[in-house]
Parts: sequence; structure tokens; C-alpha cells
Amino acid sequence: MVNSILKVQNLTHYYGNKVAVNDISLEIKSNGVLGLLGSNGAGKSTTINILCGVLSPTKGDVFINGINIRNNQIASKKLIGFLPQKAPLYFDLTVNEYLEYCAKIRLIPNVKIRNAVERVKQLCNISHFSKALIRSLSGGYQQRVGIAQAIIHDPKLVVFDEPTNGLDPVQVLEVRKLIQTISKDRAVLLSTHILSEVQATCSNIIMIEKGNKVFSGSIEDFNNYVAPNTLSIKMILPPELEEFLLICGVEEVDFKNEIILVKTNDIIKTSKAIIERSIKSNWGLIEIFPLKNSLDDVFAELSSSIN
Ligand SMILES: Nc1ncnc2c1ncn2[C@@H]1O[C@H](COP(=O)(O)OP(=O)(O)OP(=O)(O)O)[C@@H](O)[C@H]1O
Repeated sequence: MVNSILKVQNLTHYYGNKVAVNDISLEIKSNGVLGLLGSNGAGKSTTINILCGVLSPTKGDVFINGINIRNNQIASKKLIGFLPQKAPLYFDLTVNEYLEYCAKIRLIPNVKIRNAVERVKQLCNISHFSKALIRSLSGGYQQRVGIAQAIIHDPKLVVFDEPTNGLDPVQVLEVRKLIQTISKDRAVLLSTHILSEVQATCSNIIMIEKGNKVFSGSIEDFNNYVAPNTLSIKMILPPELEEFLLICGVEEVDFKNEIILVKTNDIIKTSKAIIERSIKSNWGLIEIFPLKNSLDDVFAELSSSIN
């Protein structure tokens, strides 16, 4: 049987008597980017600090490639790369000096260090800064150095905590592109509270709120999670508001130029009723379709589902 790259079973963590992560399970079976989404304080950092062996969980188990991190700290850490919210950089070292140092603390044999450093510099497009002091690099390039240290030992799983925080829009796009490239050869867990980040980078999402898992599935499943409750309608001869309100399930009607937005408690029944009435009364129905919820709507709905 092939081991999952990451398996988290019933993870729970308390700070004193306050629960920060409550019975969370998740699994990564193949390469690609899994988004760990949640509002501020949801429990994302606590979860990933546990996965990366920085924090011991109160309860539950984490397996990296089948290895339980609780009893096999060194073996499991060899398989994980981590870029925390604040990249662990030494600003007075050059890029080469820093990456060589990271390779040593990752226990890469001396004879292989040079190749490892060259490989990650090339991948992260920082070779031309090899001899530059880290403090002299822009925020985006410093973040690339942070990413390079996270993959220097060629881990199976890389964990990024809010990797585009504080970067300008161009750097954000470049760092996202780099993360996607990295995810072709390994699994990536990307923690963020930014929906557009998840949309742009991830294939699947786990969402946590107040320490509880509230969603797990594909971006598409996430998008369709909350059933739509609004119909968008175009008609040549629409009826008056009062007549609309008499139709089965119609709760609110909003006339916006040519478009009529109808809020309903039953999208199927109301669509059927409007189509039937339109034919009978010659309203000249041109189009009718349910309006999809935006990801922001779904995020808001899921965030408020835990009290
Ligand atoms: N060292 C700590 N001691 C006590 N409580 C903590 C500690 N660290 C985090 N918490 C609390 O645990 C909960 C989860 O925090 P965590 O940092 O894991 O959330 P997060 O989703 O990463 O949030 P953010 O996006 O703001 O970093 C929060 O209520 C937080 O206040």
C-alpha cells in the first residue's frame, strides 16, 4: 500500500484551557497545492506548527509518508520543508552562505551541498544574487530565498504560511507561480486567509474556523457549497412587482435596468413557476438562470457556521 504524503488524524491542541484546534483530520495523497483556509485566529498556524514539528499536539497523530512525527522527529523532518509567516533569514549572510548553512542543518552530506544550493537557486530564480547580502534584496527576492531554504533538502511536503503577505502585486503573482512550479514535484500545503490566493493557487481546500474543520473539497465544490438563492431574469414585457411577489417561493424582487433579480427560497420551484407564468401571460422571457455565489459569500457563510 502506498503511504499518503501527509495524514493528520484527530488533531487537537489546547493553549491552557482554550482549544485552538479541535479534532481535525486531513490527508494529502499526491502532488499539487492544498489550501488551508480560515479567518485570523482560526487555528491555521497552530495546525501547521504541529505538522512541522514546532509544536506538540495535545491529542492526535501526524504521519508524513507513513512516519509518525511524534516518535520520529528527525526522519519526518527530512521529508518536510517549512516557510513560516516570517521567513527565517539571516540578513548579514549572502544568499550562498545562507543556503549552504540551511543545507548543513538539513543534514545534507557535504559533497552534495553545492548541487543542492545550485538547484534551488535556479528553481527560485535567485542565481544572479548568489553573492548579494540578503538584506540588500527586495521583499519578493527575500521571500524567494525563504522558499529556496524550504526545498533545499528536496522534501516530499512543503508548508507555506501566508507566503505572499506584505508583497507587492507583481511579486505576489511571481511567488504564486513559483509555488505552483514547486508543487509539480511535491505536495504543498498553503495556509492563508486570502480567498484570491486559494483561487489562484490551489486545487483543493480545507477550511477551518475556530479550530474546527468546516469544509474539505475542491475549489469547484467550495464554489457550489452554498445553494444559490437568486435568479437573474430578462423579459420583454415584465409584470409589475406585485404580480411577481405572488409567484411561488418569491421573496424579493429587484429591477435593475433590463435585469430582474428575484430572491427565492426554492430556486427550482420558482424558476418553473416563472417560466409557466411567463408563457401564459406573454411576458416574453428571454433568459433565466441562478446567480452563482461568489467565493466571498461562501467564505462568509462557512465562517459564520461555527459559533
Ligand atoms: N501561544 C499561544 N497562547 C495562547 N493562545 C494562542 C497562542 N497561539 C495562538 N493562540 C490562540 O489560538 C487560536 C488559533 O490561533 P492561530 O495562530 O493558530 O490561528 P491562525 O488561523 O493562524 O490565525 P492568523 O491568520 O491570525 O495567524 C487563536 O484564538 C489564538 O489567539
